[in-house]
Amino acid sequence: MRSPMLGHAAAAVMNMRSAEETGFYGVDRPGVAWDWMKQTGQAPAGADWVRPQVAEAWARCVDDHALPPGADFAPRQRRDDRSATELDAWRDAAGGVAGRLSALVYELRALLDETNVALLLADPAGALVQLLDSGSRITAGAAQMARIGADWSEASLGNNGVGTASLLRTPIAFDGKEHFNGALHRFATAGCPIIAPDGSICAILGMVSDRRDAAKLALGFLELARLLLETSLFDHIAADGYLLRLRAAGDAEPRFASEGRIFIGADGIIRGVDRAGVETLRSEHSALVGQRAAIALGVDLPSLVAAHESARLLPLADPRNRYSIFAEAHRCPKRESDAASPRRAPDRADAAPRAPEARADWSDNVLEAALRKASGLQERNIPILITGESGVGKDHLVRRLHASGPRKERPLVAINCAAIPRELIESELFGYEGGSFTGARAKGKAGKFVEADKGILFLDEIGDMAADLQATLLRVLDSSEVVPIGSSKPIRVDVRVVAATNRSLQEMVQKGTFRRDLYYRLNGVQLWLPPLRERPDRLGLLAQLFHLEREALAAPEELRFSDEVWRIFFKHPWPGNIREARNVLRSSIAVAKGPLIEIDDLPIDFLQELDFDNRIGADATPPASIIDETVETETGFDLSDWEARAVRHALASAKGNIAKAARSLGITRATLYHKMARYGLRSDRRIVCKR
Ligand SMILES: Nc1ncnc2c1ncn2[C@@H]1O[C@H](COP(=O)(O)OP(=O)(O)OP(=O)(O)O)[C@@H](O)[C@H]1O
Repeated sequence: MRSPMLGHAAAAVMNMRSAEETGFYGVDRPGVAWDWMKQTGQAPAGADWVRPQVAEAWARCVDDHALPPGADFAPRQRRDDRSATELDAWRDAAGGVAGRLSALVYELRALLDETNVALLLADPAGALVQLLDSGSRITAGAAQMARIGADWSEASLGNNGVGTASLLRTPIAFDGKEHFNGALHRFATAGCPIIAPDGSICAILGMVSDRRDAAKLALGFLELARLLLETSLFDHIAADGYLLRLRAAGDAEPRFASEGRIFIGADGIIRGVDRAGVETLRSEHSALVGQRAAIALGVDLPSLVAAHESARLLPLADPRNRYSIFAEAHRCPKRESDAASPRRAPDRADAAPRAPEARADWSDNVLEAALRKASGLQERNIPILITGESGVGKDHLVRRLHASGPRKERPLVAINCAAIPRELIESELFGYEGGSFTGARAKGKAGKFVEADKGILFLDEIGDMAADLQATLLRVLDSSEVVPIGSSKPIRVDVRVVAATNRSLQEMVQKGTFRRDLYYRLNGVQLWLPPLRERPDRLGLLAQLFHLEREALAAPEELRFSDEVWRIFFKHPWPGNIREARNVLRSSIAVAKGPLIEIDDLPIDFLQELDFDNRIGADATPPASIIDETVETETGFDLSDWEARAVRHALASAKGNIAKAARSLGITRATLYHKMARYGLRSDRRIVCKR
């Protein structure tokens, strides 16, 4: 039943009078306006129930984009082949910028760990090219929006930070119910166009927060991020020419974040101007970029050389004397990498989804960064918690950590908290005295803590540890003493603990299923390993893994994947991450008939998964109302968890055969049973989705 107040408020909106007139400030005004729009099919106009930008955007959604008012709807999902071509076109047009942006955004994501926001990168028209979300997984349950190639334009998804920023070419943000599309009401979205040094919009940087009132905060972050990205793009072009750093008359020092920069090539042509430069000159990119500096700014090459050599400020002037600005001139030498190849190579392997070169010297940046971060911590006995989806390499990281750390001569003892039966875990961890319980060995057994003395104890799948054991574990960690079952004598141990999980311990703490004190005890520092689909260097990593597998199988060196396969690899979401990738690569190499591996040579379950993916995402036309939950019920596709999806898919491919499914996932049967229990999956050879 509607409350009298809301009823009154709605009536007030119906009359389209302002909140000031009606005196109703306490209600959720965008919410009431949205409900009114739902009832009437019209966008509210002429009232201040929503901000003017929102009212204008809603009017565009109804009048220009013909979107259904008051509905939840999914974005247009471009067909795979089409979006692949478009994304290629964007990458090609943006050249090195695309790969560079993608890598920079990836680095920015690290600043946002544990903050429940997702970062998006879209092409200038609003098609999603990168989504970094896994730390927070806030777009879980919104798979159609999260797909690469999803159309976030206003015409497809209704007003949202990314699409509206793309349309209006300006930064903008919306809180929950300010979105026209009901499917976005649980988010705040923000977007900021990224301007290349030549003045073109090269991408839209977006943010989605699950705090629906976070629009302003998100916009603030994006503005700063944009500054960093644009500065980096500018730095990238500034080679083989002169950089002018602008100073307004009277400024002794360049102003932070607004000094203004111009880059002039060795041929005297202006190649780029940053945003602050355009503002300082009160001009436009189109009037400057591509022009001769001598004409547009009144500085020729000899004057640039002289200013650089004498370190004197150079007065700028245009023929109409509109401004009087000074500049420091700096010589920017040619880069060696540019000299080597006439067309600059992409910055990262993924600048275009084409076959990358497998190189023996390729290093996994993510792994190396995690190792660097962890090595100092080990010395100082700071506990490390490694998080990330299944198959991202948590176990691999621990082994590398051990092999390169100060305890490498001492044991690394791993225990999988999910795989050991609940009643045995205590004896496994702490050991027991001979004959202390039925089935115990007469001589007793040293527990893992004692085995790991002076070494490292790796507690894998720590999120699956039972609550009472969590308390015992905490006690041991605090006291560094274990008491074997059946004994009263504590044993002192010196172990470094590294824990790993693919569950969100933070969320579990909030729900009360994981002890807060233990979480703090284990989480001295958290290392999050990103899923493969979010890594900008994923093609390079796949090429490297291919190299490793090819060597392991002693396959011919000339073996290659076709470009088409690489394109699929680039777009595939890799729900099983590196583990899945290694399996796919290994099987493909094993069955390869000639030197070129084509799509048909890929493993059958991978192809089935692709087909499944394409069926989910291939709707080219905007569905009137596709709510993600509907998709889940109709298809059995769990949108909330990639891991659940991988498990379900493996079970389906193996027709419920546990051993086969576990083999295809590269995990033990015990772990698979555990994962099935977690996701509510049954093993009766009928794959039933949870919920
Ligand atoms: N950087 C890497 N280079 C080469 N192989 C890797 C790398 N990272 C992971 N792998 C391989 O991928 C597979 C899965 O890795 P791993 O078992 O470490 O993942 P995980 O995150 O611990 O998974 P789970 O949560 O399911 O236990 C292993 O075969 C591992 O050797």
